[in-house]
Amino acid sequence: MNPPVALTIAGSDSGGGAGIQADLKTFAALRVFGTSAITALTAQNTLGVRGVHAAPTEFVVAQIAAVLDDLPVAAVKTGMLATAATVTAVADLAAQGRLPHLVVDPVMVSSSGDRLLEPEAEAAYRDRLFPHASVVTPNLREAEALLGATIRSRADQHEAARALGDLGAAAAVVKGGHPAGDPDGEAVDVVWDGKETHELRARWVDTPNNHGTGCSFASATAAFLAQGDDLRTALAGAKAFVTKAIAGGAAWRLGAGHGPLDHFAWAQVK
Ligand SMILES: Nc1ncnc2c1ncn2[C@@H]1O[C@H](COP(=O)(O)OP(=O)(O)O)[C@@H](O)[C@H]1O
Ligand SMILES: Cc1ncc(COP(=O)(O)OP(=O)(O)O)c(N)n1
Repeated sequence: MNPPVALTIAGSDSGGGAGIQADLKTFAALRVFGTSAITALTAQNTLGVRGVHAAPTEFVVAQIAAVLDDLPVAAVKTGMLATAATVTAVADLAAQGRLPHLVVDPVMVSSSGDRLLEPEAEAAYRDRLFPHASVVTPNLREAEALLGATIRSRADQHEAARALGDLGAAAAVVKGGHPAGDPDGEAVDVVWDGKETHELRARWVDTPNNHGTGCSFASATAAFLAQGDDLRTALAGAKAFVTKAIAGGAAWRLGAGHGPLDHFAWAQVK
């Protein structure tokens, strides 16, 4: 029997920890056939981003169309889209109904503090892409930028998830992985499911190796949706997946900065 197919529209991380590389490893670990449209090349390692080379928007669209015209894509994840023109082009495809089960991770800044999105693209996310998303998955900092709000407490995190829903996304997750763990020793994400909020909780893993956590969470969500799970089940599965991947890579010392996750820890424990 054929595996389900997922598409990631994202940037390349030469260091292998985040972006397309994290997404394809996540898809493979979850037994989903991964396809990709690369929006930008980054010269990047565990210490930071040295350069970004965005692909022309027409060529991003050409990659997406080549995949969609031939393969039965069941779910789509977007990561680093880099420019306002690419955000808008992806939104146009979504408006045409071509991007099923669309998971939008609005990547803006890397954990090393480097910008991965043109500032003017933030409005395009809000106004054009979010209304077509099955779920949007900003981290705390991205949610603050998109909403023009400050998130200081768990109550603020719940309010932010609701407010993202008001922007038109069917559901929203405000991830709580940065900058520090929960006082209860848990990593807490807040989900707005279109009706109410609830929390995804997992144990906090004390490790410097947190590069690619957001990419892996969003692509795992897309993988579970591609397998036919409903959104609530897919998000719970993605939370379990990313927690195992972080724990699995916690003892690794790959690079001198924020190291990668072990995406295949999932397969080892199952
Ligand atoms: N050290 C950690 N231990 C456990 N879970 C974590 C840790 N860091 C991040 N997470 C989880 O990883 C997922 C990605 O969140 P986050 O790191 O905030 O995203 P991003 O990479 O976009 O900043 C969330 O489910 C978050 O709670
Ligand atoms: C090419 C590329 N895409 C995305 C990111 C950011 O990765 P993410 O998992 O959202 O966050 P951090 O792990 O960097 O906090 C990236 N660095 N490069």
